[in-house]
Amino acid sequence: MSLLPVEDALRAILAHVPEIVAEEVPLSSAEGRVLAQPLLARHDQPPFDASAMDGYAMRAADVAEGARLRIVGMSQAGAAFAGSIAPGEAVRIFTGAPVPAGADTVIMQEQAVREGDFVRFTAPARLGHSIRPRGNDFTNGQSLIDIGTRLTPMRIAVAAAANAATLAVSRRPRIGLLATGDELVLPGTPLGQDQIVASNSFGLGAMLAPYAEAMTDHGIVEDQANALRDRLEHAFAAAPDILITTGGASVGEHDLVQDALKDMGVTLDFWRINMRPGKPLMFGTRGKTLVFGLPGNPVSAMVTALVFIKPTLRAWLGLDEPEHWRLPLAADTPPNAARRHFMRASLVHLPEGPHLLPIAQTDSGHTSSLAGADMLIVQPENDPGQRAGTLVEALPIDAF
Ligand SMILES: Nc1nc2c(c(=O)[nH]1)N[C@H]1C(S)=C(S)[C@@H](COP(=O)(O)OP(=O)(O)OC[C@H]3O[C@@H](n4cnc5c(N)ncnc54)[C@H](O)[C@@H]3O)O[C@H]1N2
Ligand code: MOO
Repeated sequence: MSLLPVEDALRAILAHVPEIVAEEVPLSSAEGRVLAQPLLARHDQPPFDASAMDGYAMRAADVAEGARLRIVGMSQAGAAFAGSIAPGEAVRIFTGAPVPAGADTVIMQEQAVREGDFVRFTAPARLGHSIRPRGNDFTNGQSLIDIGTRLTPMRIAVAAAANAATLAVSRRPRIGLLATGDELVLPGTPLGQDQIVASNSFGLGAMLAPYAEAMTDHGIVEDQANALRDRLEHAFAAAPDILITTGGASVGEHDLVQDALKDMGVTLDFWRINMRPGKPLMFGTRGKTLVFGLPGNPVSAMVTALVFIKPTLRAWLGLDEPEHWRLPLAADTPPNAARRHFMRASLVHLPEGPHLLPIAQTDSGHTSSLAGADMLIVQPENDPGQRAGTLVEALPIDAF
């Protein structure tokens, strides 16, 4: 069986991502969600010509040298001056308050001298100064945030200012995780002979939870056909949108996941990708459920999730594929063989700017090297190796 190119595998997976479904959430729950409808302003902002300063509003033409203007009232935020000003008049005004009819300029109080019911100014009036015109920020019906934008605190502030109490966001998938392997025990368990601590579901759960409506960990199941089928049945019964298994993906007699998935009615799209780590990745569907069978090796599991599951989840929510960065190497990379290499790298901040420092470790079972990994350098198939300073493509590990 030949190895599928990475792009072909990704395209095959993305073809199964369903249409975006919108749901309304209150602003207080919108952080991190993705807009499913553009955010449109429902009013002009500011809704009236507003003062940008504490000071006095008047007609600029009245502010001649030595002139005194009569103060005829006050305009505060929330309590406007009801009338209109006539020539020779001014209104005491505060930041955010409506500029009274008849006034065309505000002068801040540091440039004004109050004399009883009069005010004179120590600086010339500049027509229109210190006034935020109605609709200067945004206008009724204006599109403020595009569909397919992730809602950050800044954007939630904009949505609130636009008078939206709820937002239409993309429905998130429910994700199930299942670890396979006779040797696996949960973290915190005293290790018996031949045992290995199960780490994959914890790393994957943390990586994928920000995209998920619910993340269900179905635990660990032994490499035994009936047990595997039972646990898969249980996992499918929870109606996940996406089910992810780890381990048992390779070719050994104990690698039973592929057969068990087929027995459970999963239609396999592909198995084995031209990449390292992560070659034995499998993908299929069962009804509407997308099923990923990740390799058990801890680095392979995290890398295949980053390269395939993260783009799937972004597409599910209506986001484009994650940006690949181009950054200079802080050290040489060795030549690559025929499989595309997703090389662990640290992001280091040199005086010339950020650089990628390749992590020499290439063993896909070497968990501790993940601790320093911020980026995955995407080293092309048969790349001859690159010198320090060369710009190379990389995927940020922790960006959404
Ligand atoms: N003859 C061949 N052998 C292997 C091939 C091959 O092409 N021919 N491919 C290798 C590659 S590449 C990979 S990657 C691994 C993937 O194997 P499996 O998916 O079957 O993984 P396991 O055998 O179940 O486990 C591998 C390794 O990872 C540890 N593991 C498993 N699950 C977890 C977990 N949840 N948390 C932490 N560690 C886990 C497991 O104990 C093993 O040490 O196959 C190669 N072999
Ligand atoms: O694909 Mo495996 O992850 O190289 O060890």
